[in-house]
Amino acid sequence: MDHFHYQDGELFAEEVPLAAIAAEHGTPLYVYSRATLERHWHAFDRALEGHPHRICYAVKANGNLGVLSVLARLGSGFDIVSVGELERVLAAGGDPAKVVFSGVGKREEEMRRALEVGIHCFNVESEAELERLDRVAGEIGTRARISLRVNPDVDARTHPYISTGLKENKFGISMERAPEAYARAADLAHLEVVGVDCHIGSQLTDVTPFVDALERVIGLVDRLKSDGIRLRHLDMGGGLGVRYRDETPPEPIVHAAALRNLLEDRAHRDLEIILEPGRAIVANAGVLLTRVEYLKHTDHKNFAIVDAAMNDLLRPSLYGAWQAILPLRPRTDLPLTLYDVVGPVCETGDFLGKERELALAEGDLLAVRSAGAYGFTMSSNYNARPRAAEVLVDGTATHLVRRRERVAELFAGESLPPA
Ligand SMILES: Cc1ncc(COP(=O)(O)O)c(C=O)c1O
Ligand SMILES: N[C@@H](CCCC[NH3+])C(=O)O
Repeated sequence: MDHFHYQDGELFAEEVPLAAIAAEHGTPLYVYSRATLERHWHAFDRALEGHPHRICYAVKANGNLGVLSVLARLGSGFDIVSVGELERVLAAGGDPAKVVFSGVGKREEEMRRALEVGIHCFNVESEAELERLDRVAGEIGTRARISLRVNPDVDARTHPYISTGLKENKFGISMERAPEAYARAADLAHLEVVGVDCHIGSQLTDVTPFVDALERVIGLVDRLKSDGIRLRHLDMGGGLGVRYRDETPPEPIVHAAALRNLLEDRAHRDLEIILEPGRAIVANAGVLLTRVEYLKHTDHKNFAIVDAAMNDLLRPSLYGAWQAILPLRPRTDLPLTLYDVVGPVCETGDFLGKERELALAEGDLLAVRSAGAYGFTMSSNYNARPRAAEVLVDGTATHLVRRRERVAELFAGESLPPA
């Protein structure tokens, strides 16, 4: 069941008409469905039932405290890439013992905080990071659990900006250097080697690259075992794609089955599987609501100028991403017309969708679908635009989980230089 659906000529989120939410909270506005979030999280958890596993939701996809708290209450773990994300997880009631810390550029103070709260594991991305983490852990008299992020050099066949598992990408340690890096890690007094990690890219619509990567990672696990280094977990990262338009990504159950298939022999069945899904949990659990400010007809084009822009939702501008744009109340009194749906930002690249067939009048409300992932988290204050509010729908209830930013907050930390 899709929790965003039309009923009596209106688009609903669960049991609430989206137009009512827009009327109460204004636009642009992000709206999330709790039921969808929970369904998607359970789909991953159930897909790995019977094999030791942990779902560590990737906070970067959507770090709203309301969203994180829904997942924390399900018992989710979290994949973070900064101390800011760690503080969000803690503020939302997440368990630090279920946190994994990824990212190529961890600062010392970020390591320190993560060690203090006792995170589960650092996904270390370079030899230099190993040395630094060992030193920082030593300074505070503890040991850091680590896995090495390896770069299996497989083509994820996704947008080049979000492909991470190729030799030329900045992520991870090459397969060739990994055994040596593990040997070094095992020698360092303040590190405890517990796993291996790999994340090959995002919005993957086929299981083959995951399987290719896992085969290589298992080869490494076996090699390390013969070197006397036994791993407890294998983290395959995130990356499972979603349907934005006509993609047919595998369901979590199919993705998990392909991975389990390679891990259910005697040598590997005790190896805990960690997954770090972001997009597949939140993308289709959210929409961005926007209002039509003006309709502008030129000799070449029709523009629907709306109150959301690239600063609110960057994906169309940055990746040329296509996301569905739906009217909250489809009209039959006006002809369908091809519109470029654009925002007020002063950039030609500021669009939410191009050549969309819509019947529109000024003041109409639209929903950009699949906006729950990499929507708000990639938003900015460009053009001094305050960030949108966020609402979580739960059945018939709506909760404002972040109020709209106030204009004065945009320059609150600034000061005038002396005359
Ligand atoms: C290390 C890591 N884990 C997890 C994710 C989440 O990816 P996705 O949202 O595609 O599931 C990402 C982003 O691609 C990532 O870089
Ligand atoms: N920001 C990207 C995904 C990046 C994945 C981060 N590792 C998107 O919107 O599709």
